[in-house]
Amino acid sequence: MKVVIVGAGAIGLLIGSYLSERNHEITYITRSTVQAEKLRLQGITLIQPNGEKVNTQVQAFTDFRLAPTEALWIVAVKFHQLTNLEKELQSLSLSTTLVFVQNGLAHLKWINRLKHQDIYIATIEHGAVKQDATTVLHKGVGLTKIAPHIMTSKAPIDISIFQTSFFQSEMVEDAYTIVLRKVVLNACINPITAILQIKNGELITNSHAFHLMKSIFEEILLSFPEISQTLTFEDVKELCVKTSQNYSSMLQDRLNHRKSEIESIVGVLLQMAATKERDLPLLRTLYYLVLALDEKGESFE
Ligand SMILES: NC(=O)C1=CN([C@@H]2O[C@H](COP(=O)(O)OP(=O)(O)OC[C@H]3O[C@@H](n4cnc5c(N)ncnc54)[C@H](OP(=O)(O)O)[C@@H]3O)[C@@H](O)[C@H]2O)C=CC1
Ligand SMILES: CC(C)(CO)C(=O)C(=O)O
Repeated sequence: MKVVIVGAGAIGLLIGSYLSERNHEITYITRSTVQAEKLRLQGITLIQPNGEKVNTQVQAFTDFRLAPTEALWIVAVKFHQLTNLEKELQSLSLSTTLVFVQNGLAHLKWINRLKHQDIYIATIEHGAVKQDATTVLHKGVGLTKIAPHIMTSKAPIDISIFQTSFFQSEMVEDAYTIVLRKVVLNACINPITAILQIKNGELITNSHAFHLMKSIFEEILLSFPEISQTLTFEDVKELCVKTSQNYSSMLQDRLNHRKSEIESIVGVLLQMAATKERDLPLLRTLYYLVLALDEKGESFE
């Protein structure tokens, strides 16, 4: 099957490497011509959790028009980078199936501006770090959940394409439920790791970081009790353990002087709590700390 991945960052490279194990033809849309050229020449190098290196040949372009439209398109950019892609995504045939993999909640509303017949949402519980333009380190194995957000063509995507050695996936019914679960996981993990500059595993081994993470979880649950149906604190701990060697995507943004996803992860949760006249003071403090770090950052796109 032909698969196009928009965004050759940590997650885009990880997904492309694993999908190609099943002989899918992978094409990347990158922002820079330099990265596209490197990907075409060198392919992707994936360093698996067992240390094994796997190289995959791929196509890569900066121009959407050079990629196949009769393909599954996976959009693997950050939420705030979607705006720049709106025109190109709108220009794709309405029968092109799209999959969005962003953390946070903001993309659910944004996606509604697209008119495509089939749009899926995926939540990814892997840890991945982009080492250079063509190399990705797989830093923690988790489950990928995929759910239809808009499905009108009656031809669901074949989930087996997302099942490979270290990349297991399951199809679920409700996109909002999985995205809400994932946003709470990220709200517990990402801001603390970004502020303290620690790996996910240190949220368990550092007693004070652990206490803070647990308090954040309990605070969120007080305002959103429905979350307890899909997420327990044991799940939060388990994700920290499974991705213990990973630098959260928010910490990677900080280390690379990139804008963080604090608005689409924590900002949206704070707004949702406000509509119920609830406040999340601990989480709000972390929100302002990450915003302050963002403002201090040297360069943003
Ligand atoms: N990393 C992780 O462990 C995890 C990340 N996630 C989520 O996955 C999503 C992607 O994150 P991640 O891969 O880490 O982020 P990265 O910043 O590593 O990757 C984003 C990529 O998108 C590219 N991009 C941005 N704008 C465009 C554009 N207009 N056209 C083409 N490419 C573009 C960037 O290019 P350039 O390099 O040129 O800026 C970059 O390569 C985020 O929502 C994140 O929260 C979810 C689970 C785990
Ligand atoms: C799964 C996890 C927590 C991996 O670090 C992540 O989603 C992120 O870093 O954004």
